[in-house]
This record gives sequence, structure tokens and C-alpha cells, in this order.
Amino acid sequence: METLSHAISPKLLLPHLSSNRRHGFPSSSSHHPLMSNSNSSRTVKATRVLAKVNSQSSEIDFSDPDWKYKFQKDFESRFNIPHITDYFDDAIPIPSTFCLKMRTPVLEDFAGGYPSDEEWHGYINNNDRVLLKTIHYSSPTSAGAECIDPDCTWVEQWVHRAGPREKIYFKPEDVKAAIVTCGGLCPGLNDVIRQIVITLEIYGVKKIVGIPYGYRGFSDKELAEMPLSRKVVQNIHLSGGSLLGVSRGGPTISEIVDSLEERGIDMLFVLGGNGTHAGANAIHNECRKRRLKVAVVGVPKTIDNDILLMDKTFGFDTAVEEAQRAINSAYIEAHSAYHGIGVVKLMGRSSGFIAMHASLASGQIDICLIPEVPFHLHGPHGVLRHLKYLIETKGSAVVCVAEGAGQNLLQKTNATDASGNVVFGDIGVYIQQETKKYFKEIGSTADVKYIDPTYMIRACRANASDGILCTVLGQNAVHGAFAGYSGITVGICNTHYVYLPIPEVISYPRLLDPNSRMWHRCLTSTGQPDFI
Ligand SMILES: Nc1ncnc2c1ncn2[C@@H]1O[C@H](COP(=O)(O)OP(=O)(O)OP(=O)(O)O)[C@@H](O)[C@H]1O
Ligand SMILES: O=P(O)(O)OC[C@H]1O[C@](O)(CO)[C@@H](O)[C@@H]1O
Ligand SMILES: [Mg+2]
Repeated sequence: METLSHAISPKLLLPHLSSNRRHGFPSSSSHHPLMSNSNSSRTVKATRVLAKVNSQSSEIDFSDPDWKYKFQKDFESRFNIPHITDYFDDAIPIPSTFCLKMRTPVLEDFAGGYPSDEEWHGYINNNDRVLLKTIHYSSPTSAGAECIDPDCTWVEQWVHRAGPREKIYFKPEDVKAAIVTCGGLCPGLNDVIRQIVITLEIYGVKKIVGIPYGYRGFSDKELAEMPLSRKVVQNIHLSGGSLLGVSRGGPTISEIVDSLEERGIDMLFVLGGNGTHAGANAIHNECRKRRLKVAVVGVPKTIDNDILLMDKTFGFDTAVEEAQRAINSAYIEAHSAYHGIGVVKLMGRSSGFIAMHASLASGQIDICLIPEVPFHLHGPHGVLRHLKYLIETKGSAVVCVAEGAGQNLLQKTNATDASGNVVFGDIGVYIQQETKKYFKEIGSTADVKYIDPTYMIRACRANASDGILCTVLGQNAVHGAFAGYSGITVGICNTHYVYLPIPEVISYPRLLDPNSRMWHRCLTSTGQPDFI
């Protein structure tokens, strides 16, 4: 594999400053606990910094003059994307069959050589990289600052650029490609399926199938694979859901790979969230163990936007937009009622991105509650006391709550779904009940209307901006597979499209930073106090 020597050259590293308030350090740099001169304490405290910023990095001794170089070396190896040549020395590349100048369908076989056009400059060089972090924080107290070392040194962190390569590692006419969609629904699934099929056909792939109902489709003999072509997928993006169906739970990794072998699948495109990607990575590893030349490429799907390192995941924009209808209805109901209170529950199992963005976009929310920020319902600083204040001063109020918020207030059931995810109690219903009780107890009244639009939001078709995101991600997934990469996923980082090794994006769910400027903006918009 080609390496990126310039990205780790110490000569190109510039000394800059940054830090991170999320790590709970005091805002004054003179009291910064990392400003100690003791080497040992620097090493220990550095670990605290890295625990958040780079969970998989080993301890770094910042007194080592080469620490930056070593950090970048480590980063480069963590973000290296597995390639077929890592395992198959004999894999021979051929010129790409993907060329925009070749616009007419190829009717004949490729016996006479592959169509290529040396004049076309649409290919990505394997050494192209995208900068993962783009802000140069000049002070440890800069809002949202992220740092690696105590001095917040500027360290370039490069990841692989996505897109079509000039050389490909699969002969399109021999390829059987499969697509599977797992987990819950998400706007845009059909757009991604459509683009994968169309792009595979442009490369010249003839055998494309859909695996029905998620990973379950690999083991359930009653479920036949679905032949896919441009004709089949042409209009599927016009409706929500997944043409292929989705499911949670399903067969073991070994059973899935047995099925891949039986079906003769060379490329597997896996659309799903954290769980699905954990599965995709395990499938990739099992294929390597069995020496199967299969490219496994993920496309992150989650309206929750909880995948690490990406600007956003497809479906998120649509979810935020669709949530506006529910929020507006709650607002109108609350505003038109005597002592009206609207409660809207939005999705967000561990992160409150949808709730925060939907609240910000609407400008109609008085209280936004998210999983990352604990709150009390009762007591002098609780949500209910603030609702009383809002009713007294404004006459009505609207609450937006993420499904994962305040779970500590609800009774635990220990129930899990087929994938092992904990089944949550309904925080929206709880807030509605407690609000009614509270106003009764204080001798007042509240007309509480609870709206749960979650499945209506998730079942929507993608909006225009998600449609474009899906298009690019779907195309890049196919380019990644043909380029010979496996165990990777595609994403958008700082508006550029990248390939990332799966483990790096799923080591934990991405959470909203309560110290971020965005959450502060949300708080200024709602005007809510701390509920603790
Ligand atoms: N750690 C894991 N290893 C292998 N497979 C997994 C793992 N976790 C989940 N899966 C499988 O991945 C599929 C989807 O998982 P899950 O239901 O958690 O959805 P998800 O991909 O996280 O999407 P969503 O965002 O909708 O929750 C299931 O079929 C499940 O069995
Ligand atoms: O009801 P289901 O299908 O299990 O999905 C619910 C889950 O899906 C998600 O939207 C993720 O896709 C979570 O926010 C939510 O907990
Ligand atoms: Mg999940």
C-alpha cells in the first residue's frame, strides 16, 4: 500500500495552541492543570486529555521532542484503510472501468480491453488526504477547543479522501455485489441503494442483489435475494423506507460469511448504524480469516447523527426538517389553549442532536432536554417549576425532549431489542403525566398535549440536501470497493468525502458536547435555565 510520508513529516508541523473545555479543566490558563513542568505529571495528565480526544492512542510523553511525529505515525496507522493487497499479494489491479467520458452503455464484453480515457482527470490519487480537524485553537479557553497536548499544539490529522481510483481490483463482469440495510429506518436509505446500483452498473457490474430484511436475510431461507438494476431502483428514492426492508438481530457473523461464500458475493455494501457497522467490521475480519476476496463497505445510516468524526449522517437533515411540523403543531396547540403546554418527543437514543437542531431551527421551544445534559423534573430548579414560571409569564410553553433524555427518572425494565439495545421508557409520557400532576397539586391547571412524531419522521423520504449526501456516499461506497478497500465506511468530514476504518467511527456513540457553542446557542434560543 502507498503511504503518506508527507503527512507525518515533522518538518511540516507548525506549533499552534489549543485546548478543550470538555475535559473539565479550569478556564484560566494560569490554573491549567496541564501547565505543570513535571514530566511525569505531564504524561499522566496528557492521558486525561487523550482519553477524550483520542481514545485509542496510547499514553504520550510530551517531554519527548518527537511526540508529535509519533502521534501522527500512530494516527496514520489507526486511520489506515484496509486494502485487499494487505492480504492478497497476488491481487492485480486493472485500469478503472469508471469513466464519465464513456457515457453509452457497454453492450459488448470486455474482451477487447477495458474502456478508459487517459485524458479524464476525475480520479482520486491514493495519497490524497482530507484534514480531520480544521480549527486552530489559539487558546485553551477558546470555545470548544480540542487539544492533544498541554500546550494545545497544532497537529495535522489526515484521513483518506474518497472517490474513484484509476486502478481497480475487481473485474466488473465477474463481480456479484450485494446490498443490505439493517437497524431502524432512516430517510435516504433508498437514495443510497439507488446510487450504489447505478454506480455499480456504470463500472459494468451485471450481478447486483439486495439481501432482504437486514442481516436476517442471510440466514432465513424463505427470504430470496432481490435482483437489482437501474430499472428496478430508478424511482425508489421517491418514497421513504428501504426497498430491501430492515431488521434488528439475526444470524451470527460466521453464518453471514457462510452465506456470502455460498452466494459468491464479492462486494457487500452495508447500510446501518453503530451495530450494523460492528457487524460489517466483523464480516470483513472473518472474510480475511477465510481468505475470501470480499470488499465490505459501510454507509453510516442514523437519523440520530451519532457516528463519530462525521459532519453529519444522511437522514439527519430530513429528520430535523420534518420535526418542525410536529413542533409547530405543539406550539399552535399550546398557544391556543388556556395554560397550554406542548411536549414533543424526538428520536435520539444517546445523543440529542435532532432535539437540539430542531429546537434551534423552530425558535418555538422553551425547554430542550437531551440525554447528554442531566435534569431534575421536580424541585426548585426543576423543569416543572420553570413550566409554572412560563405559564405565569407567557401563558403557554413548548418542551422538546429526546427519547434518551432523563432515563434515570424512569423505571428500568432491563428489556432489550433483538439487537441487544436497551428498550427505553417513554420520557414524553412521563413528562406529560408529571406536568398534569404538578399543576393540579399547586392548585392550577395545565392543558398538556403530547406529540410523538418519531416514526413519522423516520419513515419520510429524504429531503434535497440528504438526497445529495446519499448520492455522494452511495457512489463513493462503490468506488471504495472497486479500489480494493474493505472494512471501511464513507463519510463527510469538513465538507469533504472520506474513507474511514470502521472501528474508528463506532468505538462509542457520538455525543453532543454540552460545552459546545451550538448547545449554548440552543440555550440562548430557548432561554431555559439549568435544571439541576
Ligand atoms: N457488536 C455487534 N457485532 C455484530 N453485529 C452486531 C453488533 N451489534 C449489532 N449487530 C447487528 O447489526 C444489526 C443492526 O444493529 P442495531 O439494531 O443495533 O442497529 P444499528 O445498526 O445500530 O442502527 P440504528 O441506528 O437504527 O440503531 C443487527 O442485525 C445486529 O444483530
Ligand atoms: O423502534 P425501533 O425500530 O427499534 O427504533 C428506535 C431507535 O431507532 C433510532 O432512531 C436509531 O435509528 C433510535 O433513536 C431509536 O432508539
Ligand atoms: Mg444501534
